[in-house]
Amino acid sequence: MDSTRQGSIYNNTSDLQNGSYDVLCIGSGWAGRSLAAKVAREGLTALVVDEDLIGGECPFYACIPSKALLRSSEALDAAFAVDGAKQRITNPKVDVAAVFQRRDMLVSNYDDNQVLVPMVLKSGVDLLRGRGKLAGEKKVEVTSADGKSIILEARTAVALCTGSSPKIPDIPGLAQCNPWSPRDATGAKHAPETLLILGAGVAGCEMATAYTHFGTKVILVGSSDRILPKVEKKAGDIVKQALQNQHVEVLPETKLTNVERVDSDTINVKTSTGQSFQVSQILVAAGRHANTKGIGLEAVNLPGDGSLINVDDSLLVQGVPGKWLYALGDINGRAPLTHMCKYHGRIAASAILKNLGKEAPLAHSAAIADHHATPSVVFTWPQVATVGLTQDEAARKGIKAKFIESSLFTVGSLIHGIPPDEGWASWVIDEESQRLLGMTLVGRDVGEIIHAATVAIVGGLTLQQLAHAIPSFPTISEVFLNLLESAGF
Ligand SMILES: Cc1cc2nc3c(=O)[nH]c(=O)nc-3n(C[C@H](O)[C@H](O)[C@H](O)COP(=O)(O)OP(=O)(O)OC[C@H]3O[C@@H](n4cnc5c(N)ncnc54)[C@H](O)[C@@H]3O)c2cc1C
Ligand SMILES: NC(=O)c1ccc[n+]([C@@H]2O[C@H](COP(=O)([O-])OP(=O)(O)OC[C@H]3O[C@@H](n4cnc5c(N)ncnc54)[C@H](O)[C@@H]3O)[C@@H](O)[C@H]2O)c1
Repeated sequence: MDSTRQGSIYNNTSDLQNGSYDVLCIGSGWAGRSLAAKVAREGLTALVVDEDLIGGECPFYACIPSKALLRSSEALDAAFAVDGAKQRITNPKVDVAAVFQRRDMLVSNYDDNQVLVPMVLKSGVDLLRGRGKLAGEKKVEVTSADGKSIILEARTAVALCTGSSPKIPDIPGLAQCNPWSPRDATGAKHAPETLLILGAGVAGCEMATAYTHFGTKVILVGSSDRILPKVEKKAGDIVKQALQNQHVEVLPETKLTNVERVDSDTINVKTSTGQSFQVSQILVAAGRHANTKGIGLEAVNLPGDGSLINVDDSLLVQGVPGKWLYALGDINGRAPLTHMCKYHGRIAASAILKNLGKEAPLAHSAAIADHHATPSVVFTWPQVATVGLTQDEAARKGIKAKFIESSLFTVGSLIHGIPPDEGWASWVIDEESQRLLGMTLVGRDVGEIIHAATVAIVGGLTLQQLAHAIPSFPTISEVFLNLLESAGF
């Protein structure tokens, strides 16, 4: 196959002309379609199967709409922070209807034919709409909307890329009250009067930020003693205070004990701390389980019970002989983030090509970054940008590490309109080797500068080497100098 080939889309299994491909992917999220595009570029044939919109969660239901809901208030706030711009703002509140309209535009009005399908076809990959499941070694059964099924054969590999779904905690009355999932929150047509968010992790904190700026009264309930429990404690504390300043009621160490829908706009809620609330809607953002049910895992003697699929560093499914079954993206739980799904696509493509004795574009066909260099940005106000290990994670790995902190304040941050006392930065440094192991940044727009630390960690840079990596003046990146100074350089 030549790499400029245009793919074809089949809406039903009976339209398919060829039942045999080099690589078959179940799921068209970033994991599935990046793997398929990479192998197609190297001359293999690839088919991606999806039962929902082509593109998966990120472009329609997760990253893109959630960031769209956050951006307008953030832009307004940034202008509000700078005199000269501030005086021109006649209304400090966003136009919520216009925010939803912009969201609809950014998700192509939930029509995958506008951007996603053409993008995949352009990469030389074929698409089939339908539900896929494993049907034995290198076999995938697909059932399309017309009810007809077909068994497809993979000559080389099958990739399970079916993503994840929200967990609904077992709380009396919760499931019956028809709560919002993150999809409902990112796709809403209007802002509810009161929104109780269950789960103070990434999705919960981001949606709390978005909706409080739409004028919704938000109550954020988290079971752990801190919000954003996976980031450095201080970063979570700063975001908690910021959310409270933005009128969000934050309830850590709290669980819901009873939920009861009264009518279409009223839900009564009781908490483990004895509080009662009457809210218009509940959003459940309490983590996710892997989409492993009903995808035929029994055919390869694996449980299809919602647990994560165990893979090795080349993303080969463990316990299945023959090096043909891969699992990429959220389904393996290694780093459930869009950029890491894209990375998994590149890694698995390299592993597949290497197994075929072909030259692979990547030097490594092992997802080593999953273990020590995963970046992540929480798009709250302020943002929390992280990469690598936190101090707790370093300790759990038995690494003797030193923790260095500084303020975010630089001339660049001042010019940006960030108050001098806002923001924070930290490094985790390996005491022995002096290498950078982790970085956390808290502040406006810091998501744009964390990549410098990712490069430093992947490159194995030491403090001594970082001292020669000079950030430009006057930029927020000069926070790297603050940290160097705190480290004694
Ligand atoms: C609210 C929210 C916001 C987020 N924001 C960010 C962000 O800002 N940045 C970031 O990096 N990450 C973000 N994430 C995480 C990110 O969305 C996921 O990590 C990513 O989308 C997972 O991609 P995937 O390819 O593994 O699966 P998915 O994108 O979930 O794709 C799986 C696909 O498989 C299909 N499928 C499932 N079963 C079958 C079957 N049997 N047959 C056929 N098709 C099937 C589904 O229809 C779906 O299209 C966010 C998540 C949420 C919930
Ligand atoms: N900006 C981003 O990159 C971004 C944004 C949103 C989501 N995501 C990804 O999507 C995935 C899902 O996000 P999430 O926020 O749902 O998961 P999460 O694991 O980040 O947070 C879930 C939170 O819910 C809490 N929780 C669980 N059960 C609870 C209960 N019964 N009562 C109260 N609290 C409870 C947990 O303690 C945890 O803090 C994550 O992998 C996340 O990385 C990423």
